[in-house]
Amino acid sequence: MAEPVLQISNLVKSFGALRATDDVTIDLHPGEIHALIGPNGAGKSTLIHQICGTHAPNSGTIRFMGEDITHLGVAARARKGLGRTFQISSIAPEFSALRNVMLAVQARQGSSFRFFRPVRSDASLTGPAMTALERVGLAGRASLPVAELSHGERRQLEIAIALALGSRAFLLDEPMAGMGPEGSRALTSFLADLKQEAPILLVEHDMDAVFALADRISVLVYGKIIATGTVEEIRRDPAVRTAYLGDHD
Ligand SMILES: Nc1ncnc2c1ncn2[C@@H]1O[C@H](COP(=O)(O)OP(=O)(O)OP(=O)(O)O)[C@@H](O)[C@H]1O
Repeated sequence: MAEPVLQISNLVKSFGALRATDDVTIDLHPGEIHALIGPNGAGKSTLIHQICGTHAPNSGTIRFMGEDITHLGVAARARKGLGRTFQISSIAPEFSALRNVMLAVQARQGSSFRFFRPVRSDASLTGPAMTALERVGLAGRASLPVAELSHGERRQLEIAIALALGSRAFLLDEPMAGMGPEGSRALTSFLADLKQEAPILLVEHDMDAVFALADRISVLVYGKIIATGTVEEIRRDPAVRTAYLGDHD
């Protein structure tokens, strides 16, 4: 099998007496969607925070594209192509969707030497930005201020920004949250396509989406991974059914 893009080994994160991440080992291979599921408070967000660099683990390692990134900051990880999407706050709401993606293209190109050029008029930015917007189905909304986009459209915009930044892996934290059935269906089909570009670690409560999309699933309970396997293996796993899935099929 190909080398994992992301390899998390024996990660531990405690908050006082609580081990929110308890010796977690999990990896992400090229071309796959690996879903991380578990009950509320299981530690999914805490794990994502450590992968993107907003929380420092107490012990364990995180390797990305073969490099130990355990002690790198958020910006350094993002520059390497490890980006958490759906941080809505990172979008500038007064700017258009297009301009937000152009800023991401500019960041990827390394902005220092073009610092004084107006972003709005630069075709080397608008072209790739429009391509990213087309890929997520937002080209028709490109000129609208982000404040006028729906919740679902903002999530599509986040993916466009991640594409424009050249992400080598996507960390998606509940992308379906707040979406209607139609939006969820559209996003499901888009993510199935997106994983070919870069693998996806997906935290998601919508089990229909998880079962439709995941190549592998890991189940987190009280900070520990209790099982990792294919959709069928996870559905059949007695420990998973007891701890979490009993009422989902
Ligand atoms: N900054 C913090 N300080 C103290 N405890 C925390 C902190 N962040 C999370 N926790 C605790 O760590 C545990 C794991 O929380 P986390 O938010 O990672 O779970 P989750 O699986 O993402 O939950 P949900 O599905 O509800 O989003 C919980 O018991 C939570 O209360």
